[in-house]
Amino acid sequence: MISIRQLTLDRGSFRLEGVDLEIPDGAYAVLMGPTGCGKTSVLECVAGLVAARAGSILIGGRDVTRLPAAERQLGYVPQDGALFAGLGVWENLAFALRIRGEKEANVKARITELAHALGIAHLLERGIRGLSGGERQRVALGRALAFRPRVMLLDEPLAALDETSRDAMCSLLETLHRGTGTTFLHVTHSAAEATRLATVRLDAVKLFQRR
Ligand SMILES: Nc1ncnc2c1ncn2[C@@H]1O[C@H](COP(=O)(O)OP(=O)(O)OP(=O)(O)O)[C@@H](O)[C@H]1O
Repeated sequence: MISIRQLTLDRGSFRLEGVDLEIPDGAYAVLMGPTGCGKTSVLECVAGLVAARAGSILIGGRDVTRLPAAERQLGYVPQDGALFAGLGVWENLAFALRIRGEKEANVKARITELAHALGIAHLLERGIRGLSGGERQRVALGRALAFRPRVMLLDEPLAALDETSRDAMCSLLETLHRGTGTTFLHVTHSAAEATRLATVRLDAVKLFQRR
């Protein structure tokens, strides 16, 4: 369960106040709303990249509000994927496992499994530069999934993709959600994505109403 209680945050002159929302374990929640309403800010606050001014964020009953991002144990795919351009595809996928001190044999097995599931096995020896938008998104998803987080945060994961790639990514996200029991929180402006993927629909306009 992701539980956000009376969350207040500031981004420059923009402020959200008293946001409450709950996402049950194993749900695929889609947070939808117009541009600039604060969806990314809330996601970044859950990820630990933006501080909460007030309120709390609980994940699986644990209060993570004041924890640094690295201690929250969440998979996070930012809006632009933010892959490490100086590392290859393999190293991007391995990153979260290596910093956790995972044995190389386990890293290798996990990356092989992930690359197969994500359809990127042929890209493992490539660098990041030159990957297409869809390939980047798959690698970004793999990097976030590598350590098997209980919660995945996705910021507009399909925005940069053409229609065919978007459809393929939607199918992939459905498969990953069904296969892992992970709780997803996916931010988008697209009603079509929400219709296709959401088991829980969250309307940012209602949830973030200024008081
Ligand atoms: N680092 C920042 N400094 C100042 N203002 C910011 C910062 N980050 C975000 N904002 C402002 O906060 C508001 C909410 O931005 P946010 O990115 O959370 O919205 P969003 O709903 O995710 O938008 P989009 O759908 O376009 O990504 C916007 O007015 C934005 O300009």
